[in-house]
Amino acid sequence: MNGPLIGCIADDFTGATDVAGLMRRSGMRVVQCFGIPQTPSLVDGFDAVVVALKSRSIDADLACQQSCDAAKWLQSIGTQRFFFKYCSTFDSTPAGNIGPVAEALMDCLDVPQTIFCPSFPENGRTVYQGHLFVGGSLLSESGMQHHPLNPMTDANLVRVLAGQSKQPVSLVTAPRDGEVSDGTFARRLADAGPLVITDAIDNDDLAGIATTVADHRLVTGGSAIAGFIAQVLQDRREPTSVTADIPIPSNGRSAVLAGSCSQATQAQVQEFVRDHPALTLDVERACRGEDVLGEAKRWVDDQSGDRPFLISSTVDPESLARIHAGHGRSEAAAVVESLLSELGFYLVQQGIRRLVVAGGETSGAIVERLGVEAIRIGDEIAPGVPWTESLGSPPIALALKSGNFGSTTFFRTAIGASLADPTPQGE
Ligand SMILES: Nc1ncnc2c1ncn2[C@@H]1O[C@H](COP(=O)(O)OP(=O)(O)O)[C@@H](O)[C@H]1O
Ligand SMILES: O=C(O)[C@@H](O)C(=O)COP(=O)(O)O
Repeated sequence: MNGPLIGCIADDFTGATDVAGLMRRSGMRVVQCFGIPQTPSLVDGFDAVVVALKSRSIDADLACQQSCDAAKWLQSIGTQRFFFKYCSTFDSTPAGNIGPVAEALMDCLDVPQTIFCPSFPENGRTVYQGHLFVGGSLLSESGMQHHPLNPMTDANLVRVLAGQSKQPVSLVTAPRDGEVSDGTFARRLADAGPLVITDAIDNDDLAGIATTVADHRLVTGGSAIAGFIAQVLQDRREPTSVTADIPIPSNGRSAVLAGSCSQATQAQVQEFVRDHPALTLDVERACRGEDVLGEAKRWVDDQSGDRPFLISSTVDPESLARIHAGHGRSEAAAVVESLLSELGFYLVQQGIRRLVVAGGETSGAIVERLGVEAIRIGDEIAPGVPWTESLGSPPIALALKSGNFGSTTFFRTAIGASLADPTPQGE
């Protein structure tokens, strides 16, 4: 059977789009499915298949089960190489799910060893002597120590992974000059234990590691190493089998839905609303049962012409803390996800065909409400955030952005708007 060159299992939806986008850089045709697709023929003809799960913060046993089911489905379509994608900030807790899922996949794919390579230098994530840095800071001092679901209070990945795994964890430093070509790096890896954290501080390190592990049956990490593995696999193919560009339609009205409260998304919202119509959802009123959805729909109806607009629930940390104290963290999140997903559905009903979504959970809620089964991957807007298009009718262009990704002008860049486009608000 001619299966895909590589099959990925990703632990969240925007993380999946991130790895899909990085592999797409190599020229591979990449498809992303939300869970195991009901219509398997959707993935026919693609070089890389990404199964997006929402398994990052669920019970570890369930995450293992879902990941192994995805691996078995990928095997059933002829996949030989597998990649387990998790966050480049190694988002996990002592209960998992990175260690347990990796070990479950090793069991189910009969693999004795795998590497763990979260490094994503382009987005400031590097690993040195087993310690994960975000920008210039240790992971544990980067803000990630305050993450609501998986606070990362230790930057030592050997210790973090050991705390959530059954088998021993070792560290392999990045390949030095000549160590890839003369096989020394491969021998260093082979001599390491079953679970190996690999240092990588730049793309040269990642390229060397990818050359060595491209034919390993199971590799785990962030999106960057998967991108380099894809490049190794593409470089081996006949030029004619390397795919041409897959354009994502640029026509159709655009809207931005932001449900992330990350620092990056807050800055992106503030930047975009300077000269675009924008609605901030009143989450406290929505939590009290008031008809914020109906009001938002009427606001959408009032927007004129083809002008892009933004709807967000994004608030600063103080307001978020107040909402959590008053209404409960998960209860408020559920209200917001329901509001934004219903609005996403309404926007598509109203003819909007290009949606930019900020936030992993938010993207999950919207994609599920739209009933999207799979998307094909186009060019990146920013590292780790490609334009995609839903496979189904009508095709919808979707940009699903991890909360922390993208520069301040991300929304503007995504929809192709210039700074003064078209008329500053209030004029
Ligand atoms: N104003 C708000 N009050 C309470 N919860 C909110 C608010 N805005 C967003 N949320 C919730 O915060 C979570 C943000 O997570 P997510 O969408 O994954 O973003 P990120 O990628 O930044 O983690 C979602 O569950 C969302 O519903
Ligand atoms: O690897 C990464 O950093 C991202 O792909 C990712 O997984 C980010 O997570 P969310 O911001 O929670 O979507």
